[in-house]
Amino acid sequence: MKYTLSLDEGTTSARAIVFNDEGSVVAVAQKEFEQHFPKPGWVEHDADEIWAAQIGVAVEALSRARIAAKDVAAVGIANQRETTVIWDRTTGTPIGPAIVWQDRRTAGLCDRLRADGHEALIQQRTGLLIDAYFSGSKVAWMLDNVPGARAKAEAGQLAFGTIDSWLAWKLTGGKLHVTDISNASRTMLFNIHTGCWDDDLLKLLNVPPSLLPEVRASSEVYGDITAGGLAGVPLAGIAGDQQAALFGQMCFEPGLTKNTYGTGCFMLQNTGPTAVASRNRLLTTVGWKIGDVTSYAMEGAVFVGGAVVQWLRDGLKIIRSAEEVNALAATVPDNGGLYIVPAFTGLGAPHWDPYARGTIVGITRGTTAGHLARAALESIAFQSAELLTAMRADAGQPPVEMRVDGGACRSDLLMQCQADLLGIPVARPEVTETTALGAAYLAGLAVGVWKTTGELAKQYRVERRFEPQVPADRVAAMAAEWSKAVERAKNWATP
Ligand SMILES: Nc1ncnc2c1ncn2[C@@H]1O[C@H](COP(=O)(O)OP(=O)(O)O)[C@@H](O)[C@H]1O
Ligand SMILES: O=P(O)(O)OC[C@H](O)CO
Repeated sequence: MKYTLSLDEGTTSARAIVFNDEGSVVAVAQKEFEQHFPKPGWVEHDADEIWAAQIGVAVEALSRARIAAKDVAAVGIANQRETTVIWDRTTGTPIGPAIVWQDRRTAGLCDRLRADGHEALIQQRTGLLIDAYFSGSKVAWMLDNVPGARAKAEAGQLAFGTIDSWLAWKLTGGKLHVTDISNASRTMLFNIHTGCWDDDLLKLLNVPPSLLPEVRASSEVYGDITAGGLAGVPLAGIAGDQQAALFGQMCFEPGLTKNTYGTGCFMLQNTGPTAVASRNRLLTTVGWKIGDVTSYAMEGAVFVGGAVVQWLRDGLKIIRSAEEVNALAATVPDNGGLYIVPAFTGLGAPHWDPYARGTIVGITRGTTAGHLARAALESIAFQSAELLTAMRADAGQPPVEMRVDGGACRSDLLMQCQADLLGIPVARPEVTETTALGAAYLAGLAVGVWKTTGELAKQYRVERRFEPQVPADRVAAMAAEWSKAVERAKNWATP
Protein backbone atom coordinates (compact mmCIF):
# COMPACT_ATOMS: atom_id res chain seq x y z
CA MET A 1 0.00 0.00 0.00
CA LYS A 2 1.32 3.44 -0.95
CA TYR A 3 0.28 6.41 1.21
CA THR A 4 0.37 10.10 0.44
CA LEU A 5 0.40 12.80 3.09
CA SER A 6 -1.30 16.16 2.63
CA LEU A 7 -0.41 19.25 4.58
CA ASP A 8 -3.58 21.35 4.45
CA GLU A 9 -2.64 24.69 5.95
CA GLY A 10 -5.91 26.66 6.25
CA THR A 11 -6.74 30.09 7.64
CA THR A 12 -7.67 28.86 11.08
CA SER A 13 -5.95 25.51 11.45
CA ALA A 14 -3.19 23.29 10.15
CA ARG A 15 -4.30 19.82 9.16
CA ALA A 16 -2.42 16.76 8.01
CA ILE A 17 -4.21 13.90 6.29
CA VAL A 18 -2.91 10.50 5.24
CA PHE A 19 -4.63 9.04 2.16
CA ASN A 20 -4.40 5.53 0.76
CA ASP A 21 -4.15 4.82 -2.96
CA GLU A 22 -7.95 4.63 -3.25
CA GLY A 23 -8.16 8.27 -2.17
CA SER A 24 -9.70 7.35 1.21
CA VAL A 25 -8.77 9.11 4.44
CA VAL A 26 -6.61 6.90 6.68
CA ALA A 27 -5.80 9.40 9.45
CA VAL A 28 -6.28 13.07 10.26
CA ALA A 29 -4.60 15.40 12.73
CA GLN A 30 -5.50 19.05 13.18
CA LYS A 31 -4.37 22.00 15.26
CA GLU A 32 -5.92 25.46 15.40
CA PHE A 33 -3.61 28.44 15.67
CA GLU A 34 -4.10 31.97 16.87
CA GLN A 35 -5.72 34.75 14.83
CA HIS A 36 -4.39 38.22 15.62
CA PHE A 37 -6.54 41.31 15.00
CA PRO A 38 -4.24 44.16 16.14
CA LYS A 39 -6.39 46.92 14.55
CA PRO A 40 -9.79 47.04 12.83
CA GLY A 41 -9.40 45.44 9.41
CA TRP A 42 -5.99 43.91 10.21
CA VAL A 43 -5.52 40.12 10.39
CA GLU A 44 -2.16 38.53 11.19
CA HIS A 45 -0.67 35.07 11.77
CA ASP A 46 2.60 34.02 13.34
CA ALA A 47 4.43 32.09 10.60
CA ASP A 48 6.56 30.21 13.16
CA GLU A 49 3.39 29.10 14.97
CA ILE A 50 1.96 27.89 11.64
CA TRP A 51 5.11 25.88 10.95
CA ALA A 52 5.13 24.34 14.44
CA ALA A 53 1.45 23.42 14.12
CA GLN A 54 1.92 21.99 10.63
CA ILE A 55 4.93 19.78 11.34
CA GLY A 56 3.31 18.71 14.63
CA VAL A 57 0.12 17.49 12.98
CA ALA A 58 2.09 15.83 10.17
CA VAL A 59 3.94 13.66 12.68
CA GLU A 60 0.72 13.01 14.61
CA ALA A 61 -1.13 11.92 11.45
CA LEU A 62 1.57 9.37 10.60
CA SER A 63 1.43 8.05 14.12
CA ARG A 64 -2.39 7.78 14.00
CA ALA A 65 -2.10 5.93 10.69
CA ARG A 66 0.53 3.65 12.32
CA ILE A 67 2.96 4.32 9.49
CA ALA A 68 6.43 5.83 9.25
CA ALA A 69 7.97 8.33 6.81
CA LYS A 70 9.31 5.44 4.70
CA ASP A 71 5.69 4.33 4.00
CA VAL A 72 4.80 7.74 2.52
CA ALA A 73 5.30 7.99 -1.25
CA ALA A 74 4.98 11.77 -1.37
CA VAL A 75 3.90 14.87 0.50
CA GLY A 76 1.61 17.54 -0.99
CA ILE A 77 0.85 21.04 0.29
CA ALA A 78 -2.47 22.88 -0.01
CA ASN A 79 -2.39 26.29 1.64
CA GLN A 80 -4.41 29.37 2.48
CA ARG A 81 -3.49 31.62 -0.42
CA GLU A 82 -2.21 35.22 -0.64
CA THR A 83 -1.13 35.32 3.02
CA THR A 84 2.28 36.93 2.91
CA VAL A 85 5.47 36.03 4.79
CA ILE A 86 8.87 37.67 4.43
CA TRP A 87 11.82 36.07 6.17
CA ASP A 88 15.57 36.46 6.49
CA ARG A 89 17.38 34.03 4.17
CA THR A 90 20.24 33.51 6.65
CA THR A 91 18.38 33.05 9.91
CA GLY A 92 15.07 31.78 8.50
CA THR A 93 13.29 34.20 10.84
CA PRO A 94 10.16 36.07 9.63
CA ILE A 95 10.71 39.85 9.68
CA GLY A 96 7.24 40.36 11.18
CA PRO A 97 3.79 38.81 11.44
CA ALA A 98 2.35 37.21 8.31
CA ILE A 99 -0.28 39.50 6.74
CA VAL A 100 -3.35 37.33 6.17
CA TRP A 101 -5.43 37.36 2.97
CA GLN A 102 -8.36 38.91 4.87
CA ASP A 103 -6.28 41.91 5.99
CA ARG A 104 -7.45 45.28 4.60
CA ARG A 105 -4.54 47.53 5.67
CA THR A 106 -3.43 48.10 2.08
CA ALA A 107 -6.83 49.27 0.80
CA GLY A 108 -5.48 52.84 0.50
CA LEU A 109 -2.52 51.72 -1.64
CA CYS A 110 -4.95 49.78 -3.83
CA ASP A 111 -7.16 52.88 -4.17
CA ARG A 112 -4.13 54.80 -5.43
CA LEU A 113 -3.23 52.10 -7.97
CA ARG A 114 -6.80 52.25 -9.24
CA ALA A 115 -6.89 56.05 -9.30
CA ASP A 116 -3.62 56.05 -11.26
CA GLY A 117 -5.32 53.96 -13.92
CA HIS A 118 -3.54 50.61 -13.48
CA GLU A 119 -6.66 48.42 -13.22
CA ALA A 120 -6.82 47.35 -16.87
CA LEU A 121 -3.11 46.42 -17.03
CA ILE A 122 -3.27 44.46 -13.77
CA GLN A 123 -6.41 42.60 -14.79
CA GLN A 124 -4.98 41.78 -18.21
CA ARG A 125 -1.64 40.48 -16.87
CA THR A 126 -2.70 38.81 -13.59
CA GLY A 127 -6.40 37.98 -14.08
CA LEU A 128 -7.04 39.78 -10.76
CA LEU A 129 -8.79 43.00 -9.79
CA ILE A 130 -6.82 45.48 -7.70
CA ASP A 131 -7.57 44.55 -4.10
CA ALA A 132 -5.88 44.36 -0.70
CA TYR A 133 -6.74 40.61 -0.76
CA PHE A 134 -3.75 39.74 -2.96
CA SER A 135 -0.12 39.49 -1.83
CA GLY A 136 1.46 42.29 -3.89
CA SER A 137 0.30 45.25 -1.81
CA LYS A 138 1.05 43.30 1.39
CA VAL A 139 4.68 42.79 0.30
CA ALA A 140 4.96 46.50 -0.50
CA TRP A 141 3.52 47.38 2.92
CA MET A 142 6.02 45.16 4.77
CA LEU A 143 8.98 46.57 2.87
CA ASP A 144 7.86 50.12 3.63
CA ASN A 145 6.81 49.61 7.25
CA VAL A 146 9.09 47.02 8.87
CA PRO A 147 12.23 48.93 9.95
CA GLY A 148 15.23 48.07 7.76
CA ALA A 149 13.25 45.72 5.51
CA ARG A 150 13.69 47.58 2.23
CA ALA A 151 17.47 47.91 2.56
CA LYS A 152 17.78 44.22 3.42
CA ALA A 153 15.50 43.27 0.52
CA GLU A 154 17.58 45.34 -1.90
CA ALA A 155 20.72 43.61 -0.59
CA GLY A 156 19.12 40.21 -1.39
CA GLN A 157 18.90 39.15 2.26
CA LEU A 158 15.14 38.55 2.39
CA ALA A 159 12.77 35.97 0.91
CA PHE A 160 9.07 36.44 0.21
CA GLY A 161 6.62 33.60 0.04
CA THR A 162 3.02 32.64 0.41
CA ILE A 163 2.46 29.91 3.00
CA ASP A 164 3.38 27.12 0.57
CA SER A 165 6.83 28.68 0.02
CA TRP A 166 7.30 29.14 3.74
CA LEU A 167 6.43 25.49 4.46
CA ALA A 168 8.61 24.22 1.58
CA TRP A 169 11.52 26.28 2.96
CA LYS A 170 11.01 24.92 6.48
CA LEU A 171 10.43 21.33 5.31
CA THR A 172 13.74 21.34 3.44
CA GLY A 173 15.82 23.28 5.97
CA GLY A 174 16.05 26.33 3.67
CA LYS A 175 17.08 24.41 0.53
CA LEU A 176 13.93 25.21 -1.44
CA HIS A 177 12.60 28.68 -2.14
CA VAL A 178 9.76 27.72 -4.50
CA THR A 179 6.09 28.29 -5.08
CA ASP A 180 3.69 26.69 -7.52
CA ILE A 181 2.02 28.56 -10.34
CA SER A 182 -1.46 28.46 -8.73
CA ASN A 183 -0.13 30.30 -5.67
CA ALA A 184 1.94 32.69 -7.80
CA SER A 185 -1.23 33.61 -9.68
CA ARG A 186 -2.66 35.12 -6.46
CA THR A 187 0.14 37.60 -5.82
CA MET A 188 -0.81 40.37 -8.32
CA LEU A 189 2.87 40.22 -9.35
CA PHE A 190 2.64 37.28 -11.77
CA ASN A 191 1.72 37.18 -15.44
CA ILE A 192 -0.68 34.24 -15.85
CA HIS A 193 -0.23 34.21 -19.65
CA THR A 194 3.59 34.06 -19.81
CA GLY A 195 3.96 32.08 -16.56
CA CYS A 196 6.60 34.54 -15.25
CA TRP A 197 6.90 37.23 -12.59
CA ASP A 198 5.95 40.50 -14.28
CA ASP A 199 8.70 43.15 -14.32
CA ASP A 200 6.26 46.03 -14.85
CA LEU A 201 4.17 45.03 -11.85
CA LEU A 202 7.25 44.49 -9.68
CA LYS A 203 8.35 48.04 -10.56
CA LEU A 204 4.85 49.43 -9.96
CA LEU A 205 4.77 47.97 -6.44
CA ASN A 206 8.49 48.56 -5.89
CA VAL A 207 9.23 44.91 -5.11
CA PRO A 208 12.85 43.77 -5.72
CA PRO A 209 12.92 40.52 -7.82
CA SER A 210 15.52 39.02 -5.45
CA LEU A 211 12.70 38.44 -2.93
CA LEU A 212 10.77 36.09 -5.16
CA PRO A 213 10.51 32.30 -5.07
CA GLU A 214 11.08 30.15 -8.15
CA VAL A 215 7.74 29.32 -9.80
CA ARG A 216 7.25 25.60 -10.47
CA ALA A 217 4.47 23.27 -11.64
CA SER A 218 1.84 21.99 -9.19
CA SER A 219 2.82 18.34 -9.51
CA GLU A 220 6.55 17.54 -9.61
CA VAL A 221 9.27 16.41 -7.23
CA TYR A 222 10.55 19.71 -5.81
CA GLY A 223 13.03 18.05 -3.45
CA ASP A 224 13.36 15.74 -0.45
CA ILE A 225 12.08 16.78 2.95
CA THR A 226 14.70 17.00 5.70
CA ALA A 227 12.50 18.00 8.64
CA GLY A 228 12.36 15.46 11.47
CA GLY A 229 9.57 12.92 11.19
CA LEU A 230 9.22 13.31 7.41
CA ALA A 231 12.91 13.13 6.45
CA GLY A 232 13.54 11.53 3.08
CA VAL A 233 9.98 11.86 1.71
CA PRO A 234 9.71 13.78 -1.58
CA LEU A 235 7.72 17.00 -1.57
CA ALA A 236 5.86 16.51 -4.83
CA GLY A 237 2.65 18.57 -4.94
CA ILE A 238 1.80 22.21 -4.19
CA ALA A 239 -1.38 24.16 -4.90
CA GLY A 240 -3.38 26.95 -3.35
CA ASP A 241 -6.11 25.35 -1.25
CA GLN A 242 -8.97 26.40 -3.52
CA GLN A 243 -7.28 25.12 -6.65
CA ALA A 244 -6.39 21.93 -4.75
CA ALA A 245 -10.09 21.55 -3.86
CA LEU A 246 -11.04 21.97 -7.54
CA PHE A 247 -8.58 19.16 -8.30
CA GLY A 248 -9.76 17.03 -5.36
CA GLN A 249 -13.37 17.45 -6.56
CA MET A 250 -12.10 15.97 -9.82
CA CYS A 251 -13.21 19.02 -11.81
CA PHE A 252 -10.76 18.08 -14.54
CA GLU A 253 -13.00 19.06 -17.48
CA PRO A 254 -13.93 22.62 -18.51
CA GLY A 255 -17.31 23.62 -17.04
CA LEU A 256 -17.02 21.53 -13.86
CA THR A 257 -17.46 23.78 -10.82
CA LYS A 258 -17.01 23.55 -7.05
CA ASN A 259 -17.75 25.76 -4.07
CA THR A 260 -15.82 25.41 -0.81
CA TYR A 261 -17.44 26.51 2.46
CA GLY A 262 -14.55 27.21 4.85
CA THR A 263 -13.69 30.50 6.54
CA GLY A 264 -14.64 32.11 3.24
CA CYS A 265 -16.41 30.65 0.21
CA PHE A 266 -14.56 30.08 -3.02
CA MET A 267 -16.35 29.06 -6.21
CA LEU A 268 -14.06 27.89 -9.00
CA GLN A 269 -14.88 26.68 -12.48
CA ASN A 270 -12.35 24.86 -14.65
CA THR A 271 -11.98 26.74 -17.95
CA GLY A 272 -9.39 24.35 -19.41
CA PRO A 273 -6.24 25.64 -21.17
CA THR A 274 -7.85 29.05 -21.75
CA ALA A 275 -7.57 32.00 -19.37
CA VAL A 276 -11.10 33.42 -19.67
CA ALA A 277 -11.29 37.13 -18.79
CA SER A 278 -14.29 37.98 -16.61
CA ARG A 279 -16.66 40.81 -17.53
CA ASN A 280 -18.47 40.46 -14.20
CA ARG A 281 -15.77 41.14 -11.63
CA LEU A 282 -14.71 37.54 -11.10
CA LEU A 283 -11.07 36.47 -11.10
CA THR A 284 -9.12 34.55 -13.70
CA THR A 285 -6.64 32.31 -11.98
CA VAL A 286 -4.33 29.39 -12.62
CA GLY A 287 -5.91 26.09 -11.59
CA TRP A 288 -2.76 23.98 -11.79
CA LYS A 289 0.11 23.06 -14.06
CA ILE A 290 0.95 19.43 -14.69
CA GLY A 291 3.87 18.74 -17.03
CA ASP A 292 3.80 21.60 -19.54
CA VAL A 293 0.03 22.04 -19.48
CA THR A 294 -1.51 24.90 -17.50
CA SER A 295 -5.22 24.69 -16.63
CA TYR A 296 -7.05 27.89 -15.78
CA ALA A 297 -10.09 28.61 -13.64
CA MET A 298 -12.62 31.35 -13.11
CA GLU A 299 -13.11 32.19 -9.45
CA GLY A 300 -15.47 34.08 -7.18
CA ALA A 301 -14.18 34.72 -3.65
CA VAL A 302 -16.37 35.53 -0.64
CA PHE A 303 -14.33 36.65 2.38
CA VAL A 304 -16.66 35.56 5.19
CA GLY A 305 -18.51 32.26 4.77
CA GLY A 306 -18.30 29.70 7.59
CA ALA A 307 -16.64 32.43 9.67
CA VAL A 308 -20.07 34.00 10.24
CA VAL A 309 -20.94 30.85 12.19
CA GLN A 310 -17.73 31.24 14.21
CA TRP A 311 -18.84 34.80 14.99
CA LEU A 312 -22.17 33.51 16.36
CA ARG A 313 -20.12 31.11 18.50
CA ASP A 314 -17.20 33.32 19.63
CA GLY A 315 -18.56 36.85 19.23
CA LEU A 316 -22.27 36.65 20.11
CA LYS A 317 -21.88 33.36 22.05
CA ILE A 318 -25.38 32.21 21.07
CA ILE A 319 -24.07 28.74 20.13
CA ARG A 320 -21.33 26.64 21.72
CA SER A 321 -20.17 24.79 18.61
CA ALA A 322 -20.45 25.43 14.87
CA GLU A 323 -22.86 22.52 14.33
CA GLU A 324 -25.29 23.95 16.92
CA VAL A 325 -26.16 26.68 14.43
CA ASN A 326 -28.27 24.16 12.56
CA ALA A 327 -30.50 23.21 15.51
CA LEU A 328 -30.90 26.88 16.42
CA ALA A 329 -31.79 27.83 12.82
CA ALA A 330 -34.34 24.99 12.74
CA THR A 331 -36.28 26.60 15.62
CA VAL A 332 -37.76 29.06 13.08
CA PRO A 333 -39.50 28.26 9.77
CA ASP A 334 -37.78 31.08 7.86
CA ASN A 335 -35.57 34.15 8.38
CA GLY A 336 -38.53 36.33 9.47
CA GLY A 337 -37.26 39.11 7.20
CA LEU A 338 -33.81 39.23 8.87
CA TYR A 339 -30.64 39.56 6.76
CA ILE A 340 -27.05 39.45 7.98
CA VAL A 341 -24.43 40.72 5.54
CA PRO A 342 -21.17 39.46 7.10
CA ALA A 343 -18.90 42.03 5.45
CA PHE A 344 -16.58 41.89 8.48
CA THR A 345 -13.51 42.43 6.30
CA GLY A 346 -15.18 44.16 3.37
CA LEU A 347 -16.85 42.44 0.46
CA GLY A 348 -15.11 40.30 -2.16
CA ALA A 349 -16.55 39.22 -5.51
CA PRO A 350 -18.49 40.60 -7.22
CA HIS A 351 -18.63 43.82 -5.13
CA TRP A 352 -14.96 44.31 -4.16
CA ASP A 353 -15.67 46.91 -1.49
CA PRO A 354 -12.94 46.99 1.20
CA TYR A 355 -14.93 49.62 3.10
CA ALA A 356 -18.13 47.55 3.46
CA ARG A 357 -18.79 46.31 7.00
CA GLY A 358 -21.13 43.79 8.60
CA THR A 359 -24.82 44.70 8.76
CA ILE A 360 -27.98 43.18 10.23
CA VAL A 361 -31.20 44.54 8.75
CA GLY A 362 -34.85 43.72 9.25
CA ILE A 363 -34.78 43.32 13.04
CA THR A 364 -38.27 43.46 14.59
CA ARG A 365 -39.57 42.89 18.11
CA GLY A 366 -40.20 39.29 17.06
CA THR A 367 -36.58 38.57 16.01
CA THR A 368 -35.02 35.65 17.91
CA ALA A 369 -31.62 33.97 18.11
CA GLY A 370 -33.12 31.37 15.75
CA HIS A 371 -33.61 34.04 13.10
CA LEU A 372 -30.01 35.17 13.56
CA ALA A 373 -28.77 31.61 13.08
CA ARG A 374 -30.91 31.13 9.98
CA ALA A 375 -29.89 34.49 8.52
CA ALA A 376 -26.23 33.65 9.15
CA LEU A 377 -26.49 30.35 7.24
CA GLU A 378 -28.51 32.03 4.48
CA SER A 379 -25.87 34.77 4.15
CA ILE A 380 -23.36 32.08 3.15
CA ALA A 381 -25.76 30.76 0.50
CA PHE A 382 -26.77 34.23 -0.78
CA GLN A 383 -23.15 35.33 -1.22
CA SER A 384 -22.35 32.11 -3.09
CA ALA A 385 -25.43 32.55 -5.28
CA GLU A 386 -24.15 36.00 -6.32
CA LEU A 387 -20.95 34.31 -7.50
CA LEU A 388 -22.89 31.84 -9.63
CA THR A 389 -24.94 34.66 -11.17
CA ALA A 390 -21.71 36.37 -12.24
CA MET A 391 -20.24 33.08 -13.45
CA ARG A 392 -23.32 32.27 -15.50
CA ALA A 393 -23.07 35.69 -17.17
CA ASP A 394 -19.36 35.12 -17.92
CA ALA A 395 -19.06 31.46 -18.70
CA GLY A 396 -19.46 29.73 -21.99
CA GLN A 397 -20.64 26.71 -20.03
CA PRO A 398 -22.99 27.48 -17.11
CA PRO A 399 -22.49 24.77 -14.46
CA VAL A 400 -25.15 22.06 -14.30
CA GLU A 401 -24.33 21.06 -10.72
CA MET A 402 -22.30 22.47 -7.83
CA ARG A 403 -19.77 20.19 -6.15
CA VAL A 404 -19.37 21.28 -2.53
CA ASP A 405 -16.84 20.80 0.25
CA GLY A 406 -15.35 22.55 3.30
CA GLY A 407 -16.38 22.53 6.98
CA ALA A 408 -19.75 24.27 6.58
CA CYS A 409 -20.95 21.92 3.81
CA ARG A 410 -21.76 19.53 6.67
CA SER A 411 -24.86 21.68 7.27
CA ASP A 412 -27.79 20.03 5.44
CA LEU A 413 -29.87 23.15 6.02
CA LEU A 414 -27.25 25.33 4.32
CA MET A 415 -26.84 22.90 1.42
CA GLN A 416 -30.61 22.73 0.78
CA CYS A 417 -30.84 26.52 0.92
CA GLN A 418 -27.88 26.66 -1.49
CA ALA A 419 -29.54 24.32 -4.01
CA ASP A 420 -32.72 26.42 -3.79
CA LEU A 421 -30.87 29.69 -4.42
CA LEU A 422 -28.59 28.32 -7.17
CA GLY A 423 -31.38 26.49 -8.99
CA ILE A 424 -29.04 23.55 -9.73
CA PRO A 425 -28.30 20.39 -7.72
CA VAL A 426 -25.65 20.57 -5.02
CA ALA A 427 -23.47 17.43 -4.84
CA ARG A 428 -21.68 16.63 -1.58
CA PRO A 429 -18.95 14.00 -2.07
CA GLU A 430 -18.13 11.15 0.31
CA VAL A 431 -14.69 12.64 0.93
CA THR A 432 -15.29 16.29 1.88
CA GLU A 433 -11.58 16.79 2.63
CA THR A 434 -11.18 17.63 -1.04
CA THR A 435 -8.54 20.31 -0.48
CA ALA A 436 -6.23 17.79 1.12
CA LEU A 437 -7.24 15.13 -1.39
CA GLY A 438 -6.30 17.45 -4.27
CA ALA A 439 -2.84 18.02 -2.82
CA ALA A 440 -2.44 14.26 -2.27
CA TYR A 441 -3.43 13.58 -5.87
CA LEU A 442 -1.01 16.23 -7.22
CA ALA A 443 1.82 14.75 -5.14
CA GLY A 444 0.89 11.14 -5.92
CA LEU A 445 0.72 11.81 -9.68
CA ALA A 446 4.28 13.16 -9.60
CA VAL A 447 5.70 9.97 -8.08
CA GLY A 448 3.51 7.42 -9.87
CA VAL A 449 1.02 6.46 -7.12
CA TRP A 450 -1.56 7.37 -9.76
CA LYS A 451 -0.82 7.64 -13.47
CA THR A 452 -3.57 9.84 -14.95
CA THR A 453 -6.40 12.14 -13.93
CA GLY A 454 -8.74 9.65 -15.64
CA GLU A 455 -7.74 7.09 -13.02
CA LEU A 456 -8.49 9.63 -10.27
CA ALA A 457 -11.89 10.60 -11.69
CA LYS A 458 -13.08 7.02 -11.05
CA GLN A 459 -12.66 7.65 -7.31
CA TYR A 460 -15.33 10.42 -7.22
CA ARG A 461 -18.39 9.39 -5.14
CA VAL A 462 -21.38 11.54 -4.17
CA GLU A 463 -22.63 11.11 -0.59
CA ARG A 464 -25.78 13.27 -1.01
CA ARG A 465 -27.35 15.39 -3.73
CA PHE A 466 -29.59 18.34 -2.77
CA GLU A 467 -32.19 19.24 -5.44
CA PRO A 468 -33.64 22.77 -5.79
CA GLN A 469 -37.18 22.91 -4.32
CA VAL A 470 -38.14 26.59 -4.33
CA PRO A 471 -39.88 28.15 -7.40
CA ALA A 472 -37.77 30.60 -9.43
CA ASP A 473 -40.03 33.63 -8.76
CA ARG A 474 -39.70 33.12 -4.99
CA VAL A 475 -35.89 32.80 -5.32
CA ALA A 476 -35.80 36.04 -7.34
CA ALA A 477 -37.77 37.84 -4.60
CA MET A 478 -35.38 36.55 -1.91
CA ALA A 479 -32.34 37.57 -3.97
CA ALA A 480 -33.78 41.08 -4.37
CA GLU A 481 -34.16 41.41 -0.57
CA TRP A 482 -30.60 40.22 -0.12
CA SER A 483 -29.32 42.79 -2.63
CA LYS A 484 -31.07 45.56 -0.70
CA ALA A 485 -29.31 44.42 2.47
CA VAL A 486 -25.93 44.34 0.68
CA GLU A 487 -26.40 47.95 -0.44
CA ARG A 488 -26.81 48.91 3.24
CA ALA A 489 -23.46 47.27 4.11
CA LYS A 490 -21.41 48.92 1.37
CA ASN A 491 -19.04 51.85 1.77
CA TRP A 492 -19.34 52.08 5.56
CA ALA A 493 -15.81 52.26 7.00
CA THR A 494 -13.84 55.45 6.52
CA PRO A 495 -10.98 55.06 4.01
N1 LIG B 1 -21.86 21.77 11.00
C1 LIG B 1 -21.55 23.01 10.60
N2 LIG B 1 -22.51 23.87 10.21
C2 LIG B 1 -22.20 25.11 9.80
N3 LIG B 1 -20.93 25.60 9.74
C3 LIG B 1 -19.93 24.79 10.12
C4 LIG B 1 -20.18 23.46 10.57
N4 LIG B 1 -19.00 22.89 10.87
C5 LIG B 1 -18.04 23.83 10.61
N5 LIG B 1 -18.60 24.97 10.16
C6 LIG B 1 -17.89 26.20 9.75
O1 LIG B 1 -16.94 25.82 8.77
C7 LIG B 1 -15.71 26.53 8.94
C8 LIG B 1 -14.55 25.56 9.02
O2 LIG B 1 -14.35 24.98 7.79
P1 LIG B 1 -12.88 24.60 7.30
O3 LIG B 1 -13.07 24.00 5.95
O4 LIG B 1 -12.23 23.80 8.36
O5 LIG B 1 -12.24 26.07 7.25
P2 LIG B 1 -10.78 26.65 6.92
O6 LIG B 1 -10.09 25.68 5.99
O7 LIG B 1 -11.05 27.96 6.28
O8 LIG B 1 -10.03 26.83 8.22
C9 LIG B 1 -15.83 27.33 10.19
O9 LIG B 1 -15.93 28.69 9.84
C10 LIG B 1 -17.09 26.82 10.88
O10 LIG B 1 -17.80 27.88 11.48
O1 LIG C 1 -8.19 28.72 4.53
P1 LIG C 1 -9.41 28.71 3.67
O2 LIG C 1 -9.86 27.33 3.36
O3 LIG C 1 -10.50 29.58 4.17
O4 LIG C 1 -8.97 29.35 2.25
C1 LIG C 1 -8.50 30.64 2.17
C2 LIG C 1 -8.23 31.03 0.72
O5 LIG C 1 -7.18 30.31 0.16
C3 LIG C 1 -7.96 32.50 0.61
O6 LIG C 1 -7.83 32.89 -0.74
